[in-house]
Amino acid sequence: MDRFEEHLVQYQAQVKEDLEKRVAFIRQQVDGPGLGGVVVGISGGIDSAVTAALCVRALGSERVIGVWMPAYSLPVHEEDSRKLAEAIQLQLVTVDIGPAYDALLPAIEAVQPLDEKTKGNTKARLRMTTLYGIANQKGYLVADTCNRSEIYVGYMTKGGDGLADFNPVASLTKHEMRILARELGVPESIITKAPSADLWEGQTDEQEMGFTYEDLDRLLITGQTRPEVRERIEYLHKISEHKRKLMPGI
Ligand SMILES: Nc1ncnc2c1ncn2[C@@H]1O[C@H](COP(=O)(O)OP(=O)(O)OC[C@H]2O[C@@H]([n+]3cccc(C(=O)O)c3)[C@H](O)[C@@H]2O)[C@@H](O)[C@H]1O
Ligand SMILES: Nc1ncnc2c1ncn2[C@@H]1O[C@H](COP(=O)(O)OP(=O)(O)OP(=O)(O)O)[C@@H](O)[C@H]1O
Repeated sequence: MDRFEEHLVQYQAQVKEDLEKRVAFIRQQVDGPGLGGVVVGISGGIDSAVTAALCVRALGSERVIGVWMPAYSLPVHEEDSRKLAEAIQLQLVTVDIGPAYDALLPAIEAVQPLDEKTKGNTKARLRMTTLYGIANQKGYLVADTCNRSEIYVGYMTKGGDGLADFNPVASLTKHEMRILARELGVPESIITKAPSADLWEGQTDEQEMGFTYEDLDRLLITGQTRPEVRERIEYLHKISEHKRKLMPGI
């Protein structure tokens, strides 16, 4: 067993303790004047599943709203979102952002045509607007679902899934997320499907990033990875610094 594998075995051994630490953190975040609960965008993927499951453990089903936004998503993700809701007793509501996106896109494109990535980012920012619409009105917080691996390379949409009020999974790599997901009873179909932001058809995280989550997580956990991908990972880390900081101001 190498150092990376040993680390994962160790994490597995202490996963129950880690889960309780994250539950306590969520309770602390929501323990403020005028705050009632949490809103989470549910995509059918593992990151939002783990985040929602932790929030339900911390606050109970009554105080957590999962929001499924079907526009341009695949049926498999809808099915997984429903399976998740049943497995973890999550209140799941649906908001169709399709008509809003369809109206907004031509208005923006009258100024400048958008490529597929920018269109995907625009959908992600409409999802953020939706989650804040619900949270604002109820005195709830929006939970961030970005894991440590994604945050390191800036693999999130600025002002979209990269914008929220607190993050209960920020220190977990993708590999640790899978271990915690099993502990939380997240359905296996969600844990094993290829990670994708689904910003366009056929997109997978690993194909777009140009390296695998194993390459990235090995670097984060052991400081070592395949030499041919290290440079790209560090390049993406450097150019995404602005996403991990508050905006500069004077
Ligand atoms: N140096 C700098 N200082 C300050 N701001 C800077 C900047 N460089 C760009 N910016 C700003 O940031 C913008 C670019 O950032 P952004 O809009 O995020 O766009 P960008 O980083 O180009 O794209 C987002 C990436 O995240 C991926 N993603 C999105 C959503 C979910 C997931 C997931 O798997 O969970 C992944 C997506 O596939 C794509 O690769 C620029 O338009 C500019 O406004
Ligand atoms: N169709 C959707 N409905 C609701 N929320 C969504 C939807 N798509 C994305 N989101 C929100 O944006 C976040 C990032 O999306 P993305 O699909 O990249 O990640 P994920 O599904 O959680 O995990 P993975 O990276 O493993 O696919 C999600 O965690 C979720 O909170």
